[in-house]
Amino acid sequence: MARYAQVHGSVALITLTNPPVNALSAAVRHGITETVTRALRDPEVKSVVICGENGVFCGGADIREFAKPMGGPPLVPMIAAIEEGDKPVVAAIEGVALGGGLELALGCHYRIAHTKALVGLPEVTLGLLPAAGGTQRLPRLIGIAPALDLITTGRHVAAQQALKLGIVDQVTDQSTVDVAIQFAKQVVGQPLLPRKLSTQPTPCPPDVDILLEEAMTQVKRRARGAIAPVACVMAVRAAATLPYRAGMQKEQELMATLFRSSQAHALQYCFFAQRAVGRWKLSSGAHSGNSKPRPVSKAAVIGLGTMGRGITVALVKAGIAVVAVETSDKQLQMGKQIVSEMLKREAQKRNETPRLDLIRFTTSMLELKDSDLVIEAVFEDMPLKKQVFKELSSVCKADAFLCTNTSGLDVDELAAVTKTPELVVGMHFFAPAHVMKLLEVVCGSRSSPEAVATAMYLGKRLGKVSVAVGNCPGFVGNRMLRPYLEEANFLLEEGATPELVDGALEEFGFAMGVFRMSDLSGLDVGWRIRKESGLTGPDVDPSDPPRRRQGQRYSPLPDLVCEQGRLGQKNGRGWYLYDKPGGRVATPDPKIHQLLEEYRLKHGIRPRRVDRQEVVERCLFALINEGFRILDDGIAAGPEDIDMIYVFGYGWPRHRGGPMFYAGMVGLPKVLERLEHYWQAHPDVPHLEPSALLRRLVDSGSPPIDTWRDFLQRPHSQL
Ligand SMILES: CCCCCCCCCCCCCC(=O)CC(=O)SCCNC(=O)CCNC(=O)[C@H](O)C(C)(C)COP(=O)(O)OP(=O)(O)OC[C@H]1O[C@@H](n2cnc3c(N)ncnc32)[C@H](O)[C@@H]1OP(=O)(O)O
Ligand SMILES: NC(=O)C1=CN([C@@H]2O[C@H](COP(=O)(O)OP(=O)(O)OC[C@H]3O[C@@H](n4cnc5c(N)ncnc54)[C@H](O)[C@@H]3O)[C@@H](O)[C@H]2O)C=CC1
Repeated sequence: MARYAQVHGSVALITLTNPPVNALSAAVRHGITETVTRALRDPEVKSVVICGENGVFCGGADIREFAKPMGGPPLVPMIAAIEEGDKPVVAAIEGVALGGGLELALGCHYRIAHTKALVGLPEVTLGLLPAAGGTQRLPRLIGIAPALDLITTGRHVAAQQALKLGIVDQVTDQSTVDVAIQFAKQVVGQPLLPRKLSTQPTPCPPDVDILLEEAMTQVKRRARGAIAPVACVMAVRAAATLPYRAGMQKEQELMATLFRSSQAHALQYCFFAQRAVGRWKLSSGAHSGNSKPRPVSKAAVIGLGTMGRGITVALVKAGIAVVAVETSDKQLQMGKQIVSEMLKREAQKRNETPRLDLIRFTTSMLELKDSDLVIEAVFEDMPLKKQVFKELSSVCKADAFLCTNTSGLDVDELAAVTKTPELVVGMHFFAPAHVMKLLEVVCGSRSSPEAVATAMYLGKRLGKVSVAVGNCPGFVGNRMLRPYLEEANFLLEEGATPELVDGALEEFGFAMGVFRMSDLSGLDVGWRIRKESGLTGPDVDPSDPPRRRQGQRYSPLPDLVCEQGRLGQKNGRGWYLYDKPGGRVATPDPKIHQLLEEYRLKHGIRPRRVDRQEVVERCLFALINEGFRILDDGIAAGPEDIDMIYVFGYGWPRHRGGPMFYAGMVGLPKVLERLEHYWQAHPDVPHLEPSALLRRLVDSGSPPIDTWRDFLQRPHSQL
């Protein structure tokens, strides 16, 4: 689908028409091939402009086609035909020119962009590389270093920066197509060869080898096991060292490997899953398509601790006025100072003025009377939260949404103390709340569709990936975290060290292993929760053996670590030793090794060799197993929801698609077999017992992940 028109007598205007982003589907490629041939053959046509319909040039190859057999004209010869032609072709870029879209534009002889346009080669984020000549033409146009940056990160570049880099020839705030048409008329007769990027040498600095080596080292460090960024560097190296044709050959070879890789499948799954989770649906029949959010122009945040500060900053950055409430002047002043510093830093990054004027700091709840939406972020303590919600219910206007940032408490119990339980939802942010992309929107049993829609939409305004989840202890993310943490502790009991467990998880692709992550969050957080649940401290049932609680295996190791005053990074000592309190440089601590040895001796445990595979299987399969239970319980709508929660909230490596996708990649029968194996070895660990859904899926021949919803029982869906 490409429309053809002859304008101003001598200019052929080709318009890509494939809404919403004019992706280069087989039909579009066919349309381009046909219309370009027509324009080049028509003696009346002296030059050509290519643009996209509805203010979008082109969002690249049609990603949905990657899962199907390739049909239609291939991109590489299609773009070569444009470049090789003897008539100037101008790309008129509005909206975006991404991936294959930018590669198409690079095959044109000139590029004009609207001031608001974005260009980029994001293929690496899909586990691929720009294989329609992008890795060979872009370095020839802008040089090795900037091309490496754009191709290995996939970042989008705004028009003005694209102009500075030399990607586009002109930027306009007028009608881009009109400007391009005028431009196309003017360049008729000018020499075309220098504009044909494939014929040009790649400008290389004298130290290009060192530059490429350094880029490779840096990319490998950042990639956490992802292969596409490494292949991108190899392709750019080919542009620097080989003639164009040989470089193209290398580009195709690398692409063939990536294209078939499980990482590419995982990353493409994530692309669509990220968009799919926005289309939420409740068991009542309400869904994103039939439930309207209400506008939020004035919000309030209760509690300016770790979370409240970040939430306030996120709201202000989105231009929303905030009333920020603390208990005492001292707490308020401290919160105010930290929020102000955070806002200043954020504004500095964007070269903007910090919008401190949008915040009103107060200790009086009475100032909340005209807030549209309140987010409570006080201590994780049910009686305190109930008291706060009661007060909110009496001071706020009758239609104000009352939200809680609890990390796992019962949203219905909080709703029950208010006069408007239908306006209560959970908005579970992740620390640091102004940075982390995930928001779990917890739907209580009485939350109205409007309340859910408003929280989901507010999350989107704040730049978050919002996922609707049901109400149960820990919701989705933290509920799945529990077996993961417990298995890690059991592995320490059995013979592992924190660095062995973390090493295996980091090799898997997590930014941080479980013990380093716990040190970062603060070990006292979990300790307090365990005390409150009677798992440690004075409320422990005295008849429980030391390593059993409430009828199941329990490891008191984390409690012992806390009892020694080791609270994590904050005081410089946790599972690791840190360079200083608050420091980030972790080193293994012989005192922890000694503690583990004494512990094993005391409890008569003969340490055994734990290997990395066991770490990954025990920790991750236990977490995945809980994910299956969550699906069957109706706490998450589908596997994509769980996967996006883990990718955006818990550092799960995106190139492994999320835990549920990963289970499918490993093979459900294998996951089931390993869980059965470990459960047999540890029958006192209920989370290792394979879930009913996993068994059903395996019994049904392990169907693909997009059909799992058909196998859910959900007698009591919480959504
Ligand atoms: C077996 C061996 C064979 C080996 C050899 C194989 C050789 C193959 C050679 C092929 C060479 C091709 C190389 C190439 O050029 C590859 C590419 O171009 S990959 C695609 C690169 N492009 C992107 O990554 C852009 C993706 N899109 C976006 O970032 C955003 O959508 C965009 C900024 C464009 C717009 O954002 P926004 O306005 O927020 O809208 P949404 O994101 O919600 O999107 C709306 C809607 O559109 C769908 N969509 C977007 N882009 C694409 C796309 N490129 N293909 C298909 N569909 C797309 C998106 O999913 C949304 O629909 P939903 O239904 O909501 O999901
Ligand atoms: N810290 C984290 O990583 C995460 C925490 N959460 C949840 O967010 C909530 C807050 O946690 P943090 O910010 O870590 O706690 P925090 O201890 O850092 O801060 C809590 C703040 O609430 C204030 N506060 C207490 N009672 C108040 C009241 N009646 N009115 C106004 N302010 C009051 C306190 O003075 C304190 O500043 C908890 O429910 C927690 O479970 C959720 C996600 C992540």
